[in-house]
This record gives sequence, C-alpha cells and structure tokens, in this order.
Amino acid sequence: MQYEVVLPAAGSGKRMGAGQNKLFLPLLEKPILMHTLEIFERDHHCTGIWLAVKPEEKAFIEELLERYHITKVKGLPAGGEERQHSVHSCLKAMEQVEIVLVHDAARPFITQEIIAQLAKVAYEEGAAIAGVRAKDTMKKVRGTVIAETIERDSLWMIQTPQAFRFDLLAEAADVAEKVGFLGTDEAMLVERLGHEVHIVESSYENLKMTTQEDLLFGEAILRKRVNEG
Ligand SMILES: Nc1ccn([C@@H]2O[C@H](COP(=O)(O)OP(=O)(O)OP(=O)(O)O)[C@@H](O)[C@H]2O)c(=O)n1
Ligand SMILES: C[C@](O)(CO)[C@H](O)COP(=O)(O)O
Repeated sequence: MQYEVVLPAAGSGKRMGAGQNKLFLPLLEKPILMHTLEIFERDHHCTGIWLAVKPEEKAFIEELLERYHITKVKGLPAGGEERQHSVHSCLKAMEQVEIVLVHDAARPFITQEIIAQLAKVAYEEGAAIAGVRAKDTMKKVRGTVIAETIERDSLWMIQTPQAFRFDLLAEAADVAEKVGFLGTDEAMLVERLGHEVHIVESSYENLKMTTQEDLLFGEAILRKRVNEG
C-alpha cells in the first residue's frame, strides 16, 4: 500500500537537555533525523516525505538531505508552537493522497513491517496507530497518593506511526484547529470525530528519543541490528 509520510521535526528537545534540536544528535555517528529519514527513503511504498522544520534550521536540514542522499522530501513547511501545529502545517501543504502516515522524526527504529501493516489497516478501516501493551502496573496518582489502580489488560502505550485516510486526518486536524482542541497524538483528533481508530501491535524498540538515557538504549538497538545484519 503506497503512502506519503509527515515527519514532525520542529521540536526543541527540552527534555533531552542538549541545548539544540535533539534530532541533530548522533546515534552511532549519524544524526537521529537521518536514521528516521533513511527508513522512509528505503521503503518502496513511501512516495513522498513531508518534513515540518523550524525555519532557522531549514538550510542545515537541506544540507543534511543532500549529504545523506535523501531524495523523497517533497516539502519542508514551517513547524508550529506544538507538535500538532507542525503536523497540520504539512497536511495543509500536501496534495490529496490516499494514505498518510504521521511519524515522530524522533523515533528512528520503526520497521518496514509495522509501517506496511499500519498502511494496510488504514486503507481498510480509515485509521490505524502503532502501540505496545503496558508492561508495568498502572496507577493514577493525586499529589503523592495513589488514587486508583487501573486495570492493565486494556492499556496500550501509543507510538507513531499513525496512519489515516488523508481526507479523514485532514478534516480532523481542521476541526481541531477551529475549536482550539490540542491533542498529544493524531488519533485523538480523529477519535473526536467519532471515527474508530485501530491498534497495530508494534515493538518496544520503537522508542522516542526523549531524554538522555534514550540515546544509550538507542545505540544498543542499532548495534544489535548491525550485528544481526
Ligand atoms: N512544536 C513541535 C514540537 C515537536 N515536534 C516534533 O514532534 C516529535 C515528538 O516530539 P517530542 O519528542 O516532544 O520532541 P520535542 O518537542 O523536541 O521535545 P521536548 O518536548 O522535550 O522539547 C519530534 O520529532 C519533534 O521534533 C514538532 O515538529 N513541532
Ligand atoms: C505522538 C506520540 O509519539 C505518541 O506517543 C507522543 O505523544 C509525542 O510526544 P510528545 O512528548 O507528547 O510530544
């Protein structure tokens, strides 16, 4: 199933504490952003990449695209204040396609098998998101006191990619903007419209590089993959 992908890359990386966009930090000598881009560059089903960037970082990212021979980028629209705004900025710049994936540029370990499964379910059902089952006991806490232990069997930790029929996500993003709703993922915007969103079981390796220790885990994942060939 063919698709185009939106990669929000206009964050600040505050929780990484590196004093710069964390996507430029290296994992085994290659910037995190380029690891992510190479996955979609290599995937024959991906027909276009849209990268939301900070205007002041655009020229540097264009240099990186050339250096790493990334050819599928169709546009680098300006990102916004929040991740949702950055994604919306790409959706507004795109031509109508059948299936669009949204994937955090900060998740450089997604596999082509999971991407393919998401695109297929989105084609059949309209909306599909990646996630993994919660592994720890989950509790709601008020202040420092446990308010409730939440039944774990139905809890999933949600990741990206999130795949949609383009017109469904575009409408959901437009409505959210109109009413001033801010979600932490794209599925929330689609759920608000009353549309079912399906889960596709992903991998615990599909980490988001968020804090310093993620870089250690990330390098370990890359080394394992290199050793496995
Ligand atoms: N206004 C924003 C905020 C985030 N992102 C992107 O959304 C993805 C997930 O966001 P997150 O991990 O929260 O990244 P940052 O916002 O950079 O991190 P922090 O919240 O620690 O500042 C990242 O690829 C990030 O670049 C974006 O395009 N535009
Ligand atoms: C969309 C997301 O990756 C789902 O887990 C995540 O919410 C994005 O990160 P943020 O820290 O909430 O911006």
